[in-house]
Amino acid sequence: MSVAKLTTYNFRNLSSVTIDFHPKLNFFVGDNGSGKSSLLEAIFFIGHGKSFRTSKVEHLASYDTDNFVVSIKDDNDLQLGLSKNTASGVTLIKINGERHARLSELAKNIAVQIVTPESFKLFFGGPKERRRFIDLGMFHVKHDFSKQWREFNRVLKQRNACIRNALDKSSLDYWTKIFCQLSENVAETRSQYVADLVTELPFWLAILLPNIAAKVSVQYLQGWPQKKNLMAALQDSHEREQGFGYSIYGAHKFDVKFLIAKQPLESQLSRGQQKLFLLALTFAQAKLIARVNRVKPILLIDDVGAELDSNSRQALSNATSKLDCQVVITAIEESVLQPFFNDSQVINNEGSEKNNYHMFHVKHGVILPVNNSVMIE
Ligand SMILES: Nc1ncnc2c1ncn2[C@@H]1O[C@H](COP(=O)(O)OP(=O)(O)OP(=O)(O)O)[C@@H](O)[C@H]1O
Repeated sequence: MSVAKLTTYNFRNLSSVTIDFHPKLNFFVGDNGSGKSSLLEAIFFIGHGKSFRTSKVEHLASYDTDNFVVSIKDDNDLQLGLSKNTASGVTLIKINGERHARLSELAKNIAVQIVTPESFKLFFGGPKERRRFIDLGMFHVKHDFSKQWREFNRVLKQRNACIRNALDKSSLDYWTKIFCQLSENVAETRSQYVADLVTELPFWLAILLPNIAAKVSVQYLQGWPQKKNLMAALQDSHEREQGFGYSIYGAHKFDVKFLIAKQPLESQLSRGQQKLFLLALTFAQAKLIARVNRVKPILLIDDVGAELDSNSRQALSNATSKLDCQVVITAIEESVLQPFFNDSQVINNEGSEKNNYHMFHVKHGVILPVNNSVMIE
């Protein structure tokens, strides 16, 4: 799918807008504080039911309002809508006008990925960001994963309650046995997914970071000592677990390490290179999602000019043209988009050049199309 129209109402500083999207490339240009990230946040919100900037959903409603709406229509006229009343806490999820109870129903129809200037956290932050990144792909690529993961988390909670409440040994043994089995299943599915990602990655690194592509390696850490059986690891750490009050090993503790010449990536690459690496990783994931999923991913890139020089932006434009998905890019300065403009000129039937993208200016929350090919209602 690709977004054909996006409508927002009372969302952050955005005036109530309906925007017509290009199926491939869309650019939003505006000054600091104009509303570019808010627009990406609205698209992200439909795909994930949450923001990429705040865990407090009430922050998304425009000041002095307590109800906001985001809806999109895709290229097949499928309508996805999400509204939130922050006063009552009620969330309404609608697909083609019909109410649904689960956000995951929306996510089955749309796969949104985002790269922001803060996405560096993936490399130098704790494992939480990397887990989130990998599990986003897992959800879309391994269709039975959500069920497996829900079941795992249910058992994890039970096991943690046994540890916390120092329940009798037989209860803990019971839950530990199921926990180990589910951990091994989840770890197996994840390791297959990470292996697929690692296979796809070199193609994008060759475009975005050709000088380091050959030096990259990726390590998947399953969530307990690599060479140990989980049951044995848990038995050996029983006292430590009692001290912490939760399961210290298991599939929820997995991590992925990115290495350059066997050293941690964050100690080897500049910030610009880290951004390119992250883009390569995101493109690889988008490719995997597009391959198995009925929905094509939508890729959001916030502040494309940050950290990237003109050669890097040219490389990014090359990579984008090879990716079969919809891309939405924001920039503070129009000039940083030049490589994309150059690469997306097409010759129409009359033999003249035409822009194969849509471009918008964002000013004080108002979004206006730049050329006449885009309509705004
Ligand atoms: N709930 C809200 N209601 C109204 N306005 C808000 C709300 N939350 C944030 N804002 C304002 O919305 C404006 C747009 O913010 P946004 O982060 O989208 O800007 P941006 O164009 O991405 O800027 P930058 O280029 O600096 O990243 C900011 O001025 C911010 O103060």
